[in-house]
Amino acid sequence: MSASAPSPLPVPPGVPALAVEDVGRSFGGVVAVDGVGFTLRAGEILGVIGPNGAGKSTLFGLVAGSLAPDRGTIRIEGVAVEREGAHKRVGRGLARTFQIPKPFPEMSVLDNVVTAATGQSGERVLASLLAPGRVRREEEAAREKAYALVRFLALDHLADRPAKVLSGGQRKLLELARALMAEPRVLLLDEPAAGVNPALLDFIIERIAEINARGIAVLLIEHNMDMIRRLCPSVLVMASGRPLASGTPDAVMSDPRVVEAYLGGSVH
Ligand SMILES: Nc1ncnc2c1ncn2[C@@H]1O[C@H](COP(=O)(O)OP(=O)(O)OP(=O)(O)O)[C@@H](O)[C@H]1O
Repeated sequence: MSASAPSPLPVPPGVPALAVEDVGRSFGGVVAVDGVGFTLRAGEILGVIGPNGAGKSTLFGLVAGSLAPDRGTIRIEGVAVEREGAHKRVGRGLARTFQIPKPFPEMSVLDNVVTAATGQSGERVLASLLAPGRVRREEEAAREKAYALVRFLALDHLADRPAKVLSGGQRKLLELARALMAEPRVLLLDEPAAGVNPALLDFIIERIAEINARGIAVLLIEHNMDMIRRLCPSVLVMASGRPLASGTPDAVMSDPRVVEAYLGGSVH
């Protein structure tokens, strides 16, 4: 285990890191998520798979807080958060990556990671006027932490380069570093394998395993079954917004209902 990997705070015994119960969300007449639930404990990793349009991204948005559920509960370490916004949930220990990372292109790789923690709020500007020493020390600590993460994700040779020079796979690594800056105890990963070349894919899989091994609960939405098989002891299969099956990747992929869903029997 690398010394620079993040260490989560302990979760109270018996309380799941993330508990989702019977969530639902429609868009006009389209029922995107309908009665989905699962529990994720500290140190667990759960894959969510399903054909296009199954409702995976919507479920992800509901958990991350970018979408509000029509029904159901979402608890982070026992606290109901379904009415809270995404920012508040980050403060409760939840972080996410995006399917299509959008770093600040002209900003350096390192600064992209640093700003994931600090932002540029007016409150901060005021603090830097009132307590410049403290703010400077905090910023130095943030830069050190960001650099350790950049090294953990093998981007240190690019730390000072603008983010626009990164390849698609390197952007995924930067995205992961930005999410880890918040020291999450629950990490939501939205298709981390998409657009990543096979060599880098191995490295991303290794790093996700290492992050998870430190006790960070991971929810992984992914179409890449190689990544799912290598990382997830258990997966939830969604189809037409509903939970269709759960179990080991091999077990669910040989389930005739899942095969049918992927062949287009029950989803578009
Ligand atoms: N903002 C929206 N407005 C209207 N319909 C939406 C919206 N978001 C999702 N949907 C619909 O909800 C359903 C589920 O979509 P969602 O994107 O969650 O599926 P998905 O499993 O993530 O698909 P993919 O694997 O292609 O990303 C689809 O029928 C989709 O068209």
